[in-house]
Amino acid sequence: MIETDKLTKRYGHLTAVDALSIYAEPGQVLGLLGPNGAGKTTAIRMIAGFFAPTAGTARVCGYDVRKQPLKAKRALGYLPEGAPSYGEMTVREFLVFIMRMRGLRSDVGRRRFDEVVGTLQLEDALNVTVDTLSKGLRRRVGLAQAIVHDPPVLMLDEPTDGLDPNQKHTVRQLIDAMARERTILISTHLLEEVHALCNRVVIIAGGKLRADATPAELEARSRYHGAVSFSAAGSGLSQEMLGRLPQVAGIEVDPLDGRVTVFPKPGERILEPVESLLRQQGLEVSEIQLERGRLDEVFRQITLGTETGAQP
Ligand SMILES: Nc1ncnc2c1ncn2[C@@H]1O[C@H](COP(=O)(O)OP(=O)(O)OP(=O)(O)O)[C@@H](O)[C@H]1O
Repeated sequence: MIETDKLTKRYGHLTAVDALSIYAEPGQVLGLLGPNGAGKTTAIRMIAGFFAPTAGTARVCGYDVRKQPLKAKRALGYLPEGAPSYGEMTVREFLVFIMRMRGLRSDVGRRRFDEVVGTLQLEDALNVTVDTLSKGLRRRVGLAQAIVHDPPVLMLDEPTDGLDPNQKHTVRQLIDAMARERTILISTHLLEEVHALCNRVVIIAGGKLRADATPAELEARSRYHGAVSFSAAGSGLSQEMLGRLPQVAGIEVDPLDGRVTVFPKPGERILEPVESLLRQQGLEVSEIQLERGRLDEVFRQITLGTETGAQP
């Protein structure tokens, strides 16, 4: 598991991470979200033991990362932002070096090496120097070094950054498969990644915790939660009638594609009355959809006006 208690990092007058307390347990993929400069990387580096906190504590599998750094590091696989270091080594040399550093026995090491190289499709890159790899391959090598010792806790900073859609899919499947027995924290800008991977989300902004919830709970905060949207040619008259339904709070029409969104009053369910009115009107409706809510809108609500140092 990962646990932080009032974790804080100050740079002079700037509080980059401000009394952050988060918790993630095995089976969880916790998404760490926040706008640029929110403090995500600083928080992750403190949990990984790379930076000393100004105050507060971080634990990995119960080990305090300052007091028991070796035990904490052994339990952790960490994919930092950007490219792996030791860029002058070949991929093979780099992975063997990492396995030795982490104290893997040679028989276990050989098996893990083959597994990880196969899973991340690195066979053709083994004799290539890390610095000369494409961005996507470098990211996969970074992931390989994070998982090669089969750690119970993984922290991945922007894991699919720089990958093409096929590679993104492969890496997400890999994370999903690893998640069952492990604790995984991923930092991401991509809200689609939250849907694809995370069962819990922490949003930070200005260094502070702003939300800690499941994706569905966050979606329920969106004004689109429970709205019904549809496309239909010549729906002008029906829109007026929909607006008069007692459960309906308002209607919006997308100026670009003409898609109509009908918003419910608080606590009302409107799919059935909207569908039945449209049926009565005999409209050819395509793609009628009950909206779960939009994470991008909730993310904006939560984070706007919360630049570093600002008060909530
Ligand atoms: N070494 C440093 N010295 C001074 N300020 C720093 C240092 N490192 C980070 N900061 C500041 O701390 C704040 C948090 O930065 P951090 O990189 O943790 O944010 P982030 O959420 O990871 O951003 P991004 O999404 O852009 O990577 C920012 O205002 C940043 O400028």
